[in-house]
Amino acid sequence: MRYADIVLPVPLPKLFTYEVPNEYHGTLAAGQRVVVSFGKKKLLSGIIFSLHNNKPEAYETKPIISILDDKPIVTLSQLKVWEWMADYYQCTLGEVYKAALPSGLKLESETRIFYNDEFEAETEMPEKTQQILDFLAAKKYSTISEINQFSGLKSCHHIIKQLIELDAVVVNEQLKGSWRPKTEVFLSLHNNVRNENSLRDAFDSLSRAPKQLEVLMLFLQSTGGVSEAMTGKEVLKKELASKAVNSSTAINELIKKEMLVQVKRNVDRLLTSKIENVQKVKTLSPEQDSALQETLKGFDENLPVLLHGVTSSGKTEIYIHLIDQAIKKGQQALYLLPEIALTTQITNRLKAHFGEKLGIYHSKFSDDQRVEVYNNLLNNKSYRVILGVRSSVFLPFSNLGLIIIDEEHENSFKQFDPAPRYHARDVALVLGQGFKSSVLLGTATPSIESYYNVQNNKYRLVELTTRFEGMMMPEIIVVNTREAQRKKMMQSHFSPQLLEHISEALSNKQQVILFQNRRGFAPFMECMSCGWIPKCKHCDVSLTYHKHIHQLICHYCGYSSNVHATCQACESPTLNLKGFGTQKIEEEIGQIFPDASIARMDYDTTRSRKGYENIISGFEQGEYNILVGTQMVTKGLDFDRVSLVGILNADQMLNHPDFRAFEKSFQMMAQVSGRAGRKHKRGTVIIQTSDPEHPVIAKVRSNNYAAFYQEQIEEREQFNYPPFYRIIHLTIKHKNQNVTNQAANYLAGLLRSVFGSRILGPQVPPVNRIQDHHLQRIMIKYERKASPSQVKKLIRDCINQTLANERWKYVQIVNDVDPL
Ligand SMILES: Nc1ncnc2c1ncn2[C@@H]1O[C@H](COP(=O)(O)OP(=O)(O)OP(=O)(O)O)[C@@H](O)[C@H]1O
Ligand SMILES: [Zn+2]
Repeated sequence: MRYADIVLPVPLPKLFTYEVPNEYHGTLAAGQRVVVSFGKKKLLSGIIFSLHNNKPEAYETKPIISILDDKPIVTLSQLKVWEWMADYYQCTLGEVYKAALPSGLKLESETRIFYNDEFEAETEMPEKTQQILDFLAAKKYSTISEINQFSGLKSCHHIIKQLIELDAVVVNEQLKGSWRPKTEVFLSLHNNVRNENSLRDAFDSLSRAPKQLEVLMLFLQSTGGVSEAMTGKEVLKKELASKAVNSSTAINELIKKEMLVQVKRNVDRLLTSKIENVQKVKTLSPEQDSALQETLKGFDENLPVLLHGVTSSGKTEIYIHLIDQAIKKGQQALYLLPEIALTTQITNRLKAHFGEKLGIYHSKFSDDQRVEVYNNLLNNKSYRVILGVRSSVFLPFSNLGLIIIDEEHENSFKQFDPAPRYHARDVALVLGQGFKSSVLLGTATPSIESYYNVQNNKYRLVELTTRFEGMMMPEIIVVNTREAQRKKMMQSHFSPQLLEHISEALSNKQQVILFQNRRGFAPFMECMSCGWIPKCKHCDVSLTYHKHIHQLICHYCGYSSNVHATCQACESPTLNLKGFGTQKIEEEIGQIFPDASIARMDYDTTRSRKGYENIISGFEQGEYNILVGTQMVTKGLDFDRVSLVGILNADQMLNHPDFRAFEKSFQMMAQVSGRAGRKHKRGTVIIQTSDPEHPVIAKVRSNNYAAFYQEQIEEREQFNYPPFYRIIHLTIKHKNQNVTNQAANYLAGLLRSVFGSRILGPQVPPVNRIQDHHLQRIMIKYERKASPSQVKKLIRDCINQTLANERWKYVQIVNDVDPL
């Protein structure tokens, strides 16, 4: 008997084994999708992980019900990465599978299947298929499990899969995209009439059908003439139809009479904007060129390279050269970015050089666009370079020669929720090992971890110390807000120096970026009489005031509440807004500079892909004078006319209670400063702080990364933090606070008996209740030289022992490896 271990989309620690029915012996392979029954009557689609002859001892196996693919849709190298991730990040393969594939490829029983109104069947369908389609047409959409019920089939997966391929139905969020239709119908001359005699006969036979004759003539015209038509040249059906009124019937008659044939064809909708004039890559400056050569040397030594280049030194141009070389060698390249906000500009820069070879992959694209990119790579079609955010490490590469991790220091490479809580930079390094790819990490502000790897000869360092064309780094002015406040010189949140520089920039027709790392209008409201602060009902956080909707919103769970006129505690009418967010800055700066046009870029204004594009291209084209934004405006963006950057409140970042706070603050300030004065003229940066002597600010000012690193690394060593130690967070969650606390104490006790003082906590995390669950956190800090897999196994044992306890059966324990 043959058996298959199947990855299922359920959080089970182990893979389940199923029997391979006889008829499939020898035809199955790892990576194919199958349908199996699970539990009492659930049907699931899963991925074959491996095939073997070992009958499991603990349970009776069931057979695989059906097979969805005739060839694998997940490659062996992908499965290897999945396995590594599940092990390293302590999650299940099922969780990795869920994260790795776009919905259109998963078909889970709760997956919603939508009827496609535009669908026209070309051939008759089998009865069952037609029944299901009619059912969907009537209901508009349904889930796989409902369709199973309706059809009386044990599993409808294979029919749904066919219907998806026919484009008769679409899955889930696919409807979100506005890119339909994705198939087009083409007409060509039928083989029967592809010679002069039979074509003449055809014309004769149409003498009493003038409309059809007219359409056939129009068709021949559209192909460019009879001889072109004879070669089988195609015309778009809808284009032909548009050339004469009421022509559809005539067209269909011509098809029936076997004078025309129609084919339906997928048009790759990501390619619709064809780039005709692909530009040659830019010539590198001597300094850039030597950085490129150094990089290649590092690749030759099989080491990842850390490209540490100051902002606007032209790192992106070096990446483009490397991608160009990889493509010329017939390899694929992956260009990873931490955030969608960045993809807009980089997309344009890459498209100019790589045209149709560029594929883009991120969550602001609809699911079917993602499926298209996935399939394009799987079938080794046009894409040679993929630009994407963290989930693009899951794509089915076959010949990945180059990986670029841009802004490698960025936190947003790490996924927080749900599992797998992976860091895309680290996964990319593993991916690169599998393919023996060259890996380049690029940034103006390396993470402490990566720079430490350089010091330890794990990475090779390449430096670019000057800006392109010798532009000077911006002048940094530190403004003491405490003093300005004391002298009553602050105008709301702006110091006189900042306002002066803004007004100068505006009158010079230059642009300004104002950075405030908080969205919304005001972070919270407070009663001036009793100190009461409105908080979220479900989370232990204060609500943020959003002005446009005049509502208080929880940034953790989205809960919103009306704004009350009086305090809910003491009933005094003395509720006041405290603090400030991007929305408030936008409003206030608009009042001070009424003639300036202002854009705001934060989570709230960038819900859609167009949201980003409009703001960024509007700012690029000078529609706006001032851009107010959160960390989204800090990195990677390349604008020509920004002469001034204002950091409104550096203290907020510096005072964050976290061992990485200084690192993050340095990076954020250096990055946002880097947006100033990139072309033409030296820029200015104004940092507002109540602590101008702060050592981190001093290092941002002198642009002294090395000194900053030195200080940080010593501290990390002294206090046993990464990179010297590794950290794992366990978060214990339950609706009942006592249960949470007891389980956390018990687990911490178990862990202490194994790890001793390496265990810290349990402690309530900074936000101790989220969505009605009470939280406790245990931190495990262990030496870098200890074996991570051994440590994780011991932790798992302790967790299992805790959860085995009847009282804590419903406690959730979330494992976060290398938390940020
Ligand atoms: N060799 C070159 N030829 C022409 N233009 C260049 C060249 N190198 C850089 N530039 C231009 O200089 C600007 C800054 O370069 P780029 O955006 O690549 O810098 P970067 O190092 O990636 O910056 P950041 O770290 O801020 O993202 C861009 O507009 C870029 O097109
Ligand atoms: Zn909440």
